[in-house]
Amino acid sequence: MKKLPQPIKDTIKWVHERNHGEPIFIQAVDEVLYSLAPALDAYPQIIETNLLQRLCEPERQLMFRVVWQDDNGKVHVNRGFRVRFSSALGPYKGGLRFHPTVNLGVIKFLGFEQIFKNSLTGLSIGGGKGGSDFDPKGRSESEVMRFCQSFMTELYRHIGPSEDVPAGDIGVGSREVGYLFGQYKRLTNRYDLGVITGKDTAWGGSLGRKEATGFGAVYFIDEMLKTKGESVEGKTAVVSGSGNVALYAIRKLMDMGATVVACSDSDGTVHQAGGLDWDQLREIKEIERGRLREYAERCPKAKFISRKSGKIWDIPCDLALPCATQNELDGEDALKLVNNGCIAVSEGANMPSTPEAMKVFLKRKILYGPGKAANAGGVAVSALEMQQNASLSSWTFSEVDGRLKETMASIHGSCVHYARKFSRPGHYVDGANIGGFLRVAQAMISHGVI
Ligand SMILES: NC(=O)C1=CN([C@@H]2O[C@H](COP(=O)(O)OP(=O)(O)OC[C@H]3O[C@@H](n4cnc5c(N)ncnc54)[C@H](OP(=O)(O)O)[C@@H]3O)[C@@H](O)[C@H]2O)C=CC1
Ligand SMILES: O=C(O)CCC(=O)C(=O)O
Repeated sequence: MKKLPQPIKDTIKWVHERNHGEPIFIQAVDEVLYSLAPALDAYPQIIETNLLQRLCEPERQLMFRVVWQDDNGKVHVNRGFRVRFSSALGPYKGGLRFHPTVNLGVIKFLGFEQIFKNSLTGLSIGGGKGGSDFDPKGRSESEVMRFCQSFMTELYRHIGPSEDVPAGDIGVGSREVGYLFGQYKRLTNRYDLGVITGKDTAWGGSLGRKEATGFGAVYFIDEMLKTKGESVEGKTAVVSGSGNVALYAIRKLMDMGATVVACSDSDGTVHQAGGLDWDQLREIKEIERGRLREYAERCPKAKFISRKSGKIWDIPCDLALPCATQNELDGEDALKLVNNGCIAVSEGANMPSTPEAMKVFLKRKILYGPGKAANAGGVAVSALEMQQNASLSSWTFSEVDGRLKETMASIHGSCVHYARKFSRPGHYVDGANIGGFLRVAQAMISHGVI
């Protein structure tokens, strides 16, 4: 247990007291603040200007009613959120999540993570996040469209290409981004392509954005493996989730010579010892928007393990990529993974490992890449999408992918550097938190006490 300096203890107490109904936000803040202890002396103004408390309080939070009608004419009321956490490094940037578990605490946790993640990319993007407790599952295309239109009918007043730029996250992909943009355009009479990212490539989206988060998480694990003279090639991997991030992590793992033996959704896991079939998986999940159970029905070599009967983390693997949701991997899961021979974890999801799981990974000294570093490829390519929109240009897939690869190598390098300088070599959690923080702190100091 680290000995904490008084300003960190005070900030932790202060954050706990004023956010006690938001345990997930507190979890995210605690992790960062614990990491920062050795870096406080970098600039005396961090303490003098109460920078830590300023950073833990969102600059602005927006919560609004979203009313929409289903196909039977029934009127529903949902809650919409946009939390603008920090504009120290640029316009607020971060996705929108549509999922029934969304509440203010969840959006604050995601917005807080986004500050440090965006900082690590080296690009000029601040941190924000938004979403709604709307559940798109089982909803028709026209219901999803009406919901998106209603959501944007409030949000449009608060976003702009140099103000706040949303994107996708759980439950929000290029389809939803299209409906959101359409309503923004209708309300403002402006074709501001740079107001949202993750757009379809037919009308302003960047090639490579869809793939970026998953590909990036794999580039990151490969960078970590390189430090041990290893690579992804020839390894066995499991990837939780089967949404956007998971699918493209799987694709890249396969491209780089790994065998991906399992993935999951909220109903359970598919396990296929010889390796998953990409074409079937993509067809069911990305084209048909189906369930993973159907994959096992179509692929006789695959076994479906229901959520009640087991977890993806029970399956032996060399590499584990949690790419579904927060706190999906607990201490017991982590022990099982490590005891079964897992040597590296790269988090495609935001904060998928509980604090207990993190402790296991750090204690057992496996290669552990936390989400704010490992999944930063998505937002980095979103910023490239903004650049292309601003210059009315579009780059090739290989140009974007090349930049993504460089960005992930650079983030990896920062984590290694700051871990070595302030913590211990190989401690990617401290390296990411300190590296992300110091750039934001420098900007906040320059901007004065605001
Ligand atoms: N999209 C992006 O560019 C980025 C995403 N992320 C993070 O990656 C993760 C996945 O996002 P993304 O792939 O975009 O989202 P998708 O909606 O495309 O996919 C989410 C996947 O996770 C599963 N899942 C979601 N919630 C739960 C839950 N409570 N329990 C079990 N499974 C769940 C879903 O299963 P089911 O269909 O059954 O619900 C689905 O397979 C999130 O943590 C997100 O914040 C991070 C950086 C960028
Ligand atoms: O692409 C973006 O702007 C944000 C992606 C995102 O939501 C995330 O990094 O968690």
